[in-house]
Amino acid sequence: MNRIENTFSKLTKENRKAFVPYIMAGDGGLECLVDRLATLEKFGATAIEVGVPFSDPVADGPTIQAAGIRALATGTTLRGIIKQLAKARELISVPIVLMTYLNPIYAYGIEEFVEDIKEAGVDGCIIPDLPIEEEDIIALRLKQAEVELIRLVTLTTPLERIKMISNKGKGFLYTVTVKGITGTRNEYDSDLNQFLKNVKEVSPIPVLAGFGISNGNQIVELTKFCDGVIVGSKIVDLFEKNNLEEMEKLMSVFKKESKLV
Ligand SMILES: O=P(O)(O)OC[C@@H](O)[C@@H](O)c1c[nH]c2ccccc12
Repeated sequence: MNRIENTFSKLTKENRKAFVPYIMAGDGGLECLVDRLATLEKFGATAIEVGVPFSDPVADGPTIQAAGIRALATGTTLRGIIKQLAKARELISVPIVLMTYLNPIYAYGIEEFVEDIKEAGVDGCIIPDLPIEEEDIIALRLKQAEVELIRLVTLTTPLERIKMISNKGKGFLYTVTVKGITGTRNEYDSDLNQFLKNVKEVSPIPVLAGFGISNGNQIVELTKFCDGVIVGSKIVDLFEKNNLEEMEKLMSVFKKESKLV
């Protein structure tokens, strides 16, 4: 069983929700990646999404774009990231999900990429610009390597298609909660809760909500209708400000003694 499947089946049994932080690899210099991953594990991350900086990040808002530019400016490469992840794997046990656009994988070589991330102990991969209809170019290889392809659905994906997509994988389903790009926001579509409920009904795998989530109240509200959250821009911002105290508080949202932030 893959580490992601394992982690989520345990979570479901214990009736707990997932908190998956996103981090931009190479922001602050690639040498601090291992340390930051260890911090996120210590703060209770269920799994960690590690972003690969890319020059044309079509799904990203200003915070993550800026983090990507900073990371590229320090000379971060996909090869360098994978080396650091191999080091991290010796220290941390939470699942690692690599998030990259397709282009850097192409440039690396698909076969070699899958081999190397497997070897480094990466457990899953998110490729946001890879549509299901095209996924065969990499999906089978990932499957053979037991690296889960984490697929995305959005508010505009028809339910039939969500059913089909969620039946393909064994990891979790990434449900995009906005019609737009990454970045914190204060309000959601009024039909979001119902949408999450519908997705939960058809999906055989855990349903995680991501995009625009930045505070405890939002997280408590949303997880009434799904199995957990993914928080990107807010975590990136708190690392940049080196505000680990607030990060720890935010990530304690599911602990009984937590005070919402
Ligand atoms: O930053 P936000 O709004 O909290 O959204 C999560 C997100 O950052 C992370 O999952 C992510 C970053 N870049 C992406 C591109 C596509 C899909 C997902 C992502």
